[in-house]
Amino acid sequence: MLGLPDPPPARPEFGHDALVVCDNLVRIYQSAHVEVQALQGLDLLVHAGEMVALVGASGSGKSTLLNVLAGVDAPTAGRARVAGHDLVSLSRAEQVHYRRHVVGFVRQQTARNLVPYLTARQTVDLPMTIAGRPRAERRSRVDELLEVLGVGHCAERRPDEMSGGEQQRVSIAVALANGPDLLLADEPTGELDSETGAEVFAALRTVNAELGATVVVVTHDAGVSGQVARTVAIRDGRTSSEVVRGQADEDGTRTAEEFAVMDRAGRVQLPREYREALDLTRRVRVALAGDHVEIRSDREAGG
Ligand SMILES: Nc1ncnc2c1ncn2[C@@H]1O[C@H](COP(=O)(O)OP(=O)(O)OP(=O)(O)O)[C@@H](O)[C@H]1O
Repeated sequence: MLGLPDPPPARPEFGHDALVVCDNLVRIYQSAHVEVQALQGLDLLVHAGEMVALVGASGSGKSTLLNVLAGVDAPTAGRARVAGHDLVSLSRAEQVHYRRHVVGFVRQQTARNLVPYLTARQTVDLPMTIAGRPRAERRSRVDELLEVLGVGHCAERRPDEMSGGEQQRVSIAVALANGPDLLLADEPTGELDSETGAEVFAALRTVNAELGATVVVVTHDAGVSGQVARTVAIRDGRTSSEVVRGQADEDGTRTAEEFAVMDRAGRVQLPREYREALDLTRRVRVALAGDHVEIRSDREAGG
């Protein structure tokens, strides 16, 4: 009989050292006649300083997850924590503080990120004024952010005097104004052509690398998601797989390895092509084989 390895020592709490912890997160939308399970027990950890791209088919739950992390929507069940803030039990007052100081949010529609009659400088200044920060500090922060994002030349322009890409880069500056722990971006390049979208995505990578901002960005664009160190795929309201990329070589190529995500109950989603290749259906044989686990069809010899 095959001996089992020794059990590991007692483990610390799930995600104890992570900035973002989603643990078995559930969000059910309920209306008079229908119930939609937008998040169905989603687990996700993001560490401080990381940049993570979220990808997935339309309706897989990406925006729902971002809205929960942004503190604008509350989960139905499970645990969500960002920088020590428990998002399941935020009071009204805590919610205001959380949205003002802990997270920054960039939306797809540039018009929802900016104010039509304010210049870039005034818009980036606004969240800091509301937070009561001194004038001199605000001024140097505005200059620094617009400079890092390559839109210093837009400081005195209103949105209709900027290109779509410039507007989104100013939107990133607005979201970062109060130095949030986490920057969230929901398809920030969705309304832009691919070249301008790549520039905006590069700006997100810059704020991650140069300002140390932790970034979670939803994108449909496989080209841009391939530029980040970690891409998490969401399927049917759960994280299903992750691609982790190494540092770029001198010629710009990066190694990439794809992992299936295992939840805390040990459930793993097998890729559809594997299931189809071996005609794996409802039941499979699972065996511990030294340093790996085998999964076989239940129709093999001996079955
Ligand atoms: N307010 C709502 N009321 C009812 N159902 C909703 C609501 N918001 C989202 N849903 C449903 O929840 C599921 C997940 O939606 P969500 O917007 O999170 O997906 P998504 O992955 O962001 O999609 P897309 O890429 O199209 O933006 C979908 O089935 C959607 O129809």
